[in-house]
Amino acid sequence: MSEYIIRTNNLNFQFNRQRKIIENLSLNVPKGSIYGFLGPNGAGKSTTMRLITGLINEQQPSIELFGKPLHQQLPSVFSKIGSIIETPTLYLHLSGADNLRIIAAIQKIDEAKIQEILELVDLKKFQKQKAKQYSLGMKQRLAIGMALLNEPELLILDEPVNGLDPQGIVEIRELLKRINTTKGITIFISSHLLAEVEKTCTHVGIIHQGKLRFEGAIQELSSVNSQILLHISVKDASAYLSVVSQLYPQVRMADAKTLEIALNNTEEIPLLVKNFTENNIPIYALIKKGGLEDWFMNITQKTNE
Ligand SMILES: Nc1ncnc2c1ncn2[C@@H]1O[C@H](COP(=O)(O)OP(=O)(O)OP(=O)(O)O)[C@@H](O)[C@H]1O
Repeated sequence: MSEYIIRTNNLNFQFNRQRKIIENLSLNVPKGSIYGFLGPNGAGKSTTMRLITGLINEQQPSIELFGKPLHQQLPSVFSKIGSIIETPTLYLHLSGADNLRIIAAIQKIDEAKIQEILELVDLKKFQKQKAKQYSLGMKQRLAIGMALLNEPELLILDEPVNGLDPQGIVEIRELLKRINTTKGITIFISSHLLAEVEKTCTHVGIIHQGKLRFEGAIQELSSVNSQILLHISVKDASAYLSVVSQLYPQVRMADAKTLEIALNNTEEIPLLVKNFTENNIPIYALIKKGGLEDWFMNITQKTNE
């Protein structure tokens, strides 16, 4: 059986009596994974992360960290966790290295470790530069470095790429993968971007309105939801229906000028275009519906069922 670093067992939470913010949420974050906690704004990601890191107290014991109930290991368990939940606090008038030294002094960590972290987060060259001169991505990498100083087994980051430019996003993505593979640290990150989670994570949990909508390895996400619907604009749908149905028995007429065909995945589109061309059926437009993005939009846009 896999070992889990974070587990929640029917976690519930409400700030007031009117509304449950987290509802029967059962997460399973495997050891060694990069787990993407995905959901739109207001879904309950930050609240869950704040509960896991003890910034707010759970209302019934439902959180397990490193295989044991959280409430039985307070506060010592937090020495095994590095986290950035709220905006990271940096001393902007100090250099990158000095920001790390302040944390290191409190935790009695030596200079060698600071240099190792600067190397890891790719700030060695800029270590003497003041943090206020850093780009947002560099500040984020410095903050991640600060969270790594005490050699945590688990790193928890709330929306680590929020607000970064494309280059900054790639750098954080690569850094997280490096931390995960070279240090074996389990990483739990939140995001509202499906594409980002797909690129960075090994596992995903999708939350909407406080409830878990999907959980699994990233490959499962794409295989379960790869089916797409193609809407193909043609001059006269009824005229072509019988020819097309020989190749695609699942074809139907969406309207007088549109054929609709379900395909298993987008890889099948080029062959479809070739088949139409070979059968002298001009295509005026192709519209792809369904697929992972539509599915994600669908499950995260529905309001209270
Ligand atoms: N201190 C609070 N008191 C009352 N309601 C709160 C409080 N903090 C958050 N909420 C509400 O809880 C819900 C979940 O918020 P949360 O911040 O966990 O969502 P999120 O998924 O992290 O989204 P975002 O990315 O926008 O922060 C929201 O409806 C929010 O308004």
